[in-house]
Amino acid sequence: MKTQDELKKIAGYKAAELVEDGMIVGLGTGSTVRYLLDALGERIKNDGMHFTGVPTSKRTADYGANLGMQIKSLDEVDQMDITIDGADEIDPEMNGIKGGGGAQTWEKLVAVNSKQVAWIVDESKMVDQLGKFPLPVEVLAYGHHQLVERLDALGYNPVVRVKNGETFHTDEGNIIIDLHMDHINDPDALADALSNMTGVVEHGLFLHMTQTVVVGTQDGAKVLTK
Ligand SMILES: O=C(CO)[C@H](O)[C@H](O)COP(=O)(O)O
Repeated sequence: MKTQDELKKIAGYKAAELVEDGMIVGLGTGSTVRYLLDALGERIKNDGMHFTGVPTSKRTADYGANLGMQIKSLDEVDQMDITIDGADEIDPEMNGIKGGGGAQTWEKLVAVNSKQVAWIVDESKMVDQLGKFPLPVEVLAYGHHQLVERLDALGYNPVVRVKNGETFHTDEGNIIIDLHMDHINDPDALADALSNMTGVVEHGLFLHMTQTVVVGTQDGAKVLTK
């Protein structure tokens, strides 16, 4: 029986095959993406492959640069040929929740500027309905207590994210409120409602933007396409 980490590695290494020489590639964030980066680093070293990576977090930028990748920011490129990223939950429509690592705003900015989006996950992330994983909502620090109260009044069970005993801050210095909803019946309606709330910077519902999911399973990598 393979561990969850081994399944992440299977997905990350398989997805590296989607990257071709000369591409501009959006690079996601998280432990599964690290395997993708390792695989791409091996191709740079062994095959002399060359591509431009657009990272979705400072962590990914540092990790990729150490592996010899040419790194550019989103402001320095026109469009990504492909973005490959992890996810926290994916439903049968290839809609997902992201932001477990707190990088969802940069991740969404890079994804929406990509010709193609692929996600890499271990099989535990494939679900029938979104919502068991707490939905991250990135908000401005200023006035966030009021926003927590509004989200609570809507029944969304908001919890301000804490890491190592301290309030978590994103690369942009914002705060994350995780919504413990258990199930999300209408992801589109919830996405619209959250986007319309003053103080919300971005939320972790990634809808209608992904065409490929590479799943690490006990039987090897499975590539799902839309
Ligand atoms: O959205 C993310 C970071 O903001 C990650 O892609 C997501 O949390 C999955 O992470 P992991 O691959 O470590 O399970």
